Amino acid sequence: MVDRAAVIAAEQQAVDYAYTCYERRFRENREKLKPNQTTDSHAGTDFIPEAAPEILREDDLGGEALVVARVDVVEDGAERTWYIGRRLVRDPDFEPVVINWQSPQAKDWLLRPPNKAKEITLRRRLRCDGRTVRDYQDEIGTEPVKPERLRDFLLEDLERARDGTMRDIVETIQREQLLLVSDTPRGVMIVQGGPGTGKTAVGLHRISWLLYNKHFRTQDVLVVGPHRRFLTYVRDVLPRLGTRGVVPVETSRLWDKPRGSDPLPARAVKADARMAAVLERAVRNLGGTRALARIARDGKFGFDFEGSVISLPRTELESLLNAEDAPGPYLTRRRWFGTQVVNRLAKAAAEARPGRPDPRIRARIERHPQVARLMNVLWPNVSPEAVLRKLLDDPDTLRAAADGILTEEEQRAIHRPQAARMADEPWSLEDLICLEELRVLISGDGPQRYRHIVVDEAQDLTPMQARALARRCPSGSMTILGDLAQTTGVHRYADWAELAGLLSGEEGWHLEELTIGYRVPREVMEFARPLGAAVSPGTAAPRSIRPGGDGVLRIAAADHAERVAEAVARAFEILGKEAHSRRSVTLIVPDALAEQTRQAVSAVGGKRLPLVIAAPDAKGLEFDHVVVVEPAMIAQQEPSGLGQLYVAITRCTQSLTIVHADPIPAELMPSAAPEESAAPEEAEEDTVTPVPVVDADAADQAAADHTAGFQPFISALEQTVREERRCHVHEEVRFSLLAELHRAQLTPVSHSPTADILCETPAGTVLYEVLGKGETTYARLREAVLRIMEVQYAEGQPADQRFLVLPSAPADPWSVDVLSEAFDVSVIWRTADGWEGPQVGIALGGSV
Ligand SMILES: Nc1ncnc2c1ncn2[C@@H]1O[C@H](COP(=O)(O)OP(=O)(O)OP(=O)(O)O)[C@@H](O)[C@H]1O
Repeated sequence: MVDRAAVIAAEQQAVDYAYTCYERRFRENREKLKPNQTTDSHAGTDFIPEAAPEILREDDLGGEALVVARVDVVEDGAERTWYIGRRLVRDPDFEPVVINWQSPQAKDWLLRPPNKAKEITLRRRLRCDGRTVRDYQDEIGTEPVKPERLRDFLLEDLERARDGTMRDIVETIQREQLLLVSDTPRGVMIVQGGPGTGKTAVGLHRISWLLYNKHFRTQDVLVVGPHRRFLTYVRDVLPRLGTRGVVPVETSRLWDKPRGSDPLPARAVKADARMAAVLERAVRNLGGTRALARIARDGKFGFDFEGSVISLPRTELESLLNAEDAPGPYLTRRRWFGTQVVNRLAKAAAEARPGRPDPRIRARIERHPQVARLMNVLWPNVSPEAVLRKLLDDPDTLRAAADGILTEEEQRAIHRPQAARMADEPWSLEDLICLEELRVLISGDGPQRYRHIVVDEAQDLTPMQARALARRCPSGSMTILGDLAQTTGVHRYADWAELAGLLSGEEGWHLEELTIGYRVPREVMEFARPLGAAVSPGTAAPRSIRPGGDGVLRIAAADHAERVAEAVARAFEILGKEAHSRRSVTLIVPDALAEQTRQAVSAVGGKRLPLVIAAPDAKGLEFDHVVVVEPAMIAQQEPSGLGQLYVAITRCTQSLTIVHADPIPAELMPSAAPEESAAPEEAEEDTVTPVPVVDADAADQAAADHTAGFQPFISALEQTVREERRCHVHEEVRFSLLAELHRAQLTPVSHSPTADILCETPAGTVLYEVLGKGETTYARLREAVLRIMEVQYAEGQPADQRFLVLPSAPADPWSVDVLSEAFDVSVIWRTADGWEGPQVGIALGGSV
């Protein structure tokens, strides 16, 4: 029988020694820095060991324990003891006393499953209050505890009151979390996890991990999140992990301060990735061949130059304008075009006046007002602001850029008469993101670049924001944290592939999942599950490890006049029961009831008041007890009420109370809702039938087994599809067809990462594979047929009809019949007036 007290006493000695060394280093460094070196940071860092900035702060552990684990390892035949903690600590001989949790060695030891850890003779988790060892658990050792008991440390940790103070999770970090924290930074890692699965915590520890292991320098990493909790978390907790200098940014702050805001329909359109195609075409529509008639009336452009007429044939100008291969952004191509025009005119001028060459003739032609006019008409010098202003203001300009990409209704939604002066334009956040996109198209000036980006609550990024982030990180190295079921933004992603397609670069992306819930009690999570599924059908809710108990979930009905008073009374009642704890109580309310609830809380008054939070502001927050008022009203809030409601009911660590007068939304209580049609007369408590707990483990495992083998194939396919979608002609054809299908009152799906378009039509499910510029030969079509077969395989079921969609008529006309007979794949192509092809009627939504 192990004498636990003796073990704790021995560990206490080791921990004391670690603190002695830790503090000695502070003392010594302080001495070394005296008297004037403290002011010279360079002199200081020359001789100070790593983590130099922390030497001047003795309290930077913020009261957290220095030592969290012990590992005994057999090295070269001898057993050696190591301690793992929040800092690297050395003894006076520079031998390590504590190694850092971020070090690869510590990671290896901490992650090793007991059956694969031959050289590890002991792995012991220490439970310390600061410098006092309180308890320990052996994961590997002579008397290993059962895994369930190892949870005790974690549960004890989770039981701490949520009083707003944020902590790291170094002591209790779980294997599935540490694996993600320490994953390679190549490509985009998407971490999907339900409420309270530790995504934010993982993101924070990952930043620390990446910087400690010198994958990046602090200034290479951009950390963005939409809410203050994450920003505060990063700012407050990272330094306690020894990671300094990371300045997180609120997502919207990546752009200037907006001067206005758009109504929701306009926001939705401007935030959509199709807007990028509209902007691209708007820039291409500037000047160009359509303006030629104005400048070259009689088949040529000419003017009197110093006594002789010089000219350029219209056909030549036309071919220069159409030289699509001229590289670079709009203004670079403008310069190229200008140079070509001036060269040709200079040659014409020289030919008109034979004799000695005149070296300055080019410069004089360049400055000639007629040349300036030509440039302004054919290739005007524009600013992003001018382009966007005209696009939004002028329906004709917008139509020319958006036809086939945005519906007429969508075009109307973003129409906005221009302000009297450019300086008065009420640029919204969405406009500012469009302006960034235009700036890149026009001048090539992009925003500051980073080598790694971390995004929290990424499900709320709009597609245009995602494009903007990808622009900031050309290497495509990102950590993306989010939960599709908690979407509250204007754009809802059907799956992560859609967002990943916008973010990722050459290194691709991979999806990881956190499946264990650490915040929300089991009963509450089960209650929330159907709502999460309604918001994002493909997303699994986490399995909560937090045991609930009596009173964890209460649903109280009240009449309309009383609902706020009832909710406030319940919040105070809970506060009363928690009078001797630091546990927090918060009312989460619909926007329309926020003021009334605040007043009701103030009217009751007292030393401790419950917090009142409007549902849209609850994202990312966590409280002990939560009272949610009138879920039906929250569910109806724009832009994504059900997402807001799911967030609201998954904030608590101890209990959830729901107070309602309107029926509870059917998505939340699928079976109970119909009975709740009438608001009861007086407050009464409903009984809640618990939802059966599904065996999430088995289901997750089966799904994982199924997809594991496919992953490389799917990734390669997605990569090819992404590349194809970079071709403007491809996208123009794709969006034209989409518009056609919408016109036929169908609902095509365009966001699949593998299928260009899928559409349910009267002829059944139709799969369209779009081809790009010049892809009309038989050889190319044959390859595309193979792609169609692969896409069908990836989508999991064959389509009823398959179409290749070409930008123009096939180069080998016989190929159409061959493909139809040999492979059962039809071909349609775009013409000047619409579409053609033997089965065009079916392709555009007709029946067989
Ligand atoms: N391994 C762990 N040990 C102790 N606490 C943990 C652990 N993992 C997560 N937690 C705690 O669980 C709570 C939820 O974590 P976090 O806020 O990171 O989750 P989330 O997935 O970002 O949630 P949401 O999506 O709802 O914002 C936090 O209090 C966090 O400290």
